[in-house]
Amino acid sequence: MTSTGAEHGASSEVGRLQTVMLHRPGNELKRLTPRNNDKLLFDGIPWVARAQEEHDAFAQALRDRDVEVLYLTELLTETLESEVARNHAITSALSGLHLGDTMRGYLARFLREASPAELTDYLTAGIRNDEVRGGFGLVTSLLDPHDFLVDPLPNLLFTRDSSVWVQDRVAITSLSMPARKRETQLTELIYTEHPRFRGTRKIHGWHSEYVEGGDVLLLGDGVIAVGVGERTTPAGVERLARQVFHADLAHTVLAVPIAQERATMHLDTVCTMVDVDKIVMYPNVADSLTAYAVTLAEGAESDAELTLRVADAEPFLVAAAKAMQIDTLHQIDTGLDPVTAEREQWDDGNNTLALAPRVAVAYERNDETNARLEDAGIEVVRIAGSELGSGRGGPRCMSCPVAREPLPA
Ligand SMILES: NC(=O)NCCC[C@H](N)C(=O)O
Repeated sequence: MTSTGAEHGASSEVGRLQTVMLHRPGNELKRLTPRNNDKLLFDGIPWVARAQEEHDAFAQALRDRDVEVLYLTELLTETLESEVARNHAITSALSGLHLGDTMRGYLARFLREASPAELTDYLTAGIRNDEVRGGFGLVTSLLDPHDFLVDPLPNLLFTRDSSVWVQDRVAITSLSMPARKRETQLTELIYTEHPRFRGTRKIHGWHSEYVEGGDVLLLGDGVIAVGVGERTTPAGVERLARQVFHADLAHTVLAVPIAQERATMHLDTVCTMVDVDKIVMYPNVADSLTAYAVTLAEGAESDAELTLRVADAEPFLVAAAKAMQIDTLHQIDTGLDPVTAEREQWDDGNNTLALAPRVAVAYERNDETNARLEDAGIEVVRIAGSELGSGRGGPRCMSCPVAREPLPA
């Protein structure tokens, strides 16, 4: 089942969703405790069985709409059948650890003996000191039995952030928070070594300046908005712009400053596209959101040598409509009072996943936002998210579109 990757890709946020990559919550969530949840970027301790039920219902809602659901861990286990991929995965997982030679040597052997499925579990749920038998040395003795030797990755749930398809290429992102950095070792491995994706051309990379997928919105063919705030840096958006221009994947990148706060960690926490010319937006930022349009002034042999043109900041909706060459990008005004708006934004009311133009998945709990979306003619596919939401991410955050139908020209 080797492919060139040509059947994968996305050029908008709203073209009919054909294939999506999700991560069903697993053992990595069982690692969260009140002592580590802040560092691991969760706001609470989820009830894992219920989170799995909620996630299964989310996946089923997508399948009911003919969306092919791929699971990250299944892809990873299939990838790890290959000796090359296994060696690569083990080397990269161990390279960032400061555990000394005795423990590193022991862990290398321990991981090499694991089956592909076990290795997937170790790489995603992590390994605690008391879970390894052997390797007894100074490090084993002095670390707390419950310390992690390999950290768990509970935020794998948010597959949106660790890779983004732009046309027929996949951008391996560069995650800024220490708790998430290792995620892109796994997505890079899948897109490089899994037979389904072999041959897919890549851009960006985990070694590049910080760009997180939740900040990247494909507003329309050739127009990409990128939030710049707590996660994606100004240098990150510049690097991505250079790469998409060099590869001819876009003509305009809109750099959109957002507040550097947890509540607005990514652009998709304040706005998401629900139709070709409609965006749902957190009302408390709607009037102040701006964008700097970045275009190509002059080409060059390498992306680093391109000359970029940066326009003055304009209101986001104005800059977006200009770049998209439409009269108006309509903001769906949820019309909520600031307190209700703030509550529903926190619970990812604006973080919708479009399945097609005017059809979007949203958390059921955000009654008011969902009612306003329906008033605006959007079909809302409601899902439960009481447990899933404890990681502060909604349906868009929990999904990486791998293939969307192009929109009619
Ligand atoms: N695109 C998104 O907004 N993703 C949500 C990521 C939540 C995760 N707990 C994080 O803090 O990175």
